[in-house]
Amino acid sequence: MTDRLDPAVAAVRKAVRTAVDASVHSGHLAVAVSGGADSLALAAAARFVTARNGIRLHGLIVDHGLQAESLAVAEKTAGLLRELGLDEVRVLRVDVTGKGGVEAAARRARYTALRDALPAPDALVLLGHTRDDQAETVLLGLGRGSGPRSIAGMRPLDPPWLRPLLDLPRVTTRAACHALGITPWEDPHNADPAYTRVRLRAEVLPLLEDVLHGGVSDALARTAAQLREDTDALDQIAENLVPHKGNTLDVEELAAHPPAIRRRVLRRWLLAAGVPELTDQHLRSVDALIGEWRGQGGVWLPGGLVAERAHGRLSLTASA
Ligand SMILES: Nc1ncnc2c1ncn2[C@@H]1O[C@H](COP(=O)(O)OP(=O)(O)OP(=O)(O)O)[C@@H](O)[C@H]1O
Repeated sequence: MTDRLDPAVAAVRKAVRTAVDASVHSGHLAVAVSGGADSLALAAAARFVTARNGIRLHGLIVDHGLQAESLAVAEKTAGLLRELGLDEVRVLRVDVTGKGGVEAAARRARYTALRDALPAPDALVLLGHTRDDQAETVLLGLGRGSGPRSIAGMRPLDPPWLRPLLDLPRVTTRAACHALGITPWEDPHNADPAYTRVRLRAEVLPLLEDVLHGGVSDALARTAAQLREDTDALDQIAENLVPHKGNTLDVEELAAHPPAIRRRVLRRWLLAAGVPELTDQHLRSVDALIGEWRGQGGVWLPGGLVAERAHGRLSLTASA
């Protein structure tokens, strides 16, 4: 493997080194590897960086068991990681069950398995999301009318997750693998037009690039970063207004804030009280107790709680 002068390898290493230097304070680091180009380039760069500062690098591969060849892909990927010299490599077998589509269930199972496999309580897990993934997430969110939380995209650091490649395009990880002599696995899903994301990638983004004369992924990633700054600021303001757990809310005080703040306060208040799976509809109904008050009754919430307004205060009680 001759990689010293390759610019793609250098770019991936630089991104990983910057992220590791800024955020890794543990002697252990994990890297989640699907076998695709992004996470293999990430793992190779992480090995290079951690070898220099004595951090133990753990490779984690999730086998969702959804395709006949999934175990073989996982074992082959494990072999590649061992060749790269990772300190420990584990294949995590998960059962994909539960609500929603298979994709969503697989994602839930994957993140749970990765969290459970953390090599130390303060260890982080590197993920190989690139700038293109970020751009696709933002564009999908815009097209679906999602809220700012979705359009703000993925965070570079969201413990235990660390995403060093969010500023790099996918072509760089492919080029890095090529330069290192690593053959990535091509997920057949990535070519299946039945998936919205695949069509967005293959049809929509190239057209947008053409119409806008390039730079679209970079621009969408910038939009996400700006929105993150704004939403973080609003979140911080709301955070300071949330009463301690179990306390009621003063309606007049809340009504003085714009909806963007008010709903954030309500969301935090309800989540802290243990309301599971809070939907936007629930939040709007509780908010209506403030903004559209006409003496309506309580709002029934998941988890057996009811939000009620009485004597100028909002309270939560267990439903009978
Ligand atoms: N089977 C897997 N085993 C281990 N890590 C994985 C696996 N699949 C994905 N990952 C990690 O997640 C990163 C993103 O992968 P991918 O883009 O396929 O995820 P996704 O399906 O878009 O879901 P999400 O964006 O929510 O992670 C990969 O670069 C890799 O780090």
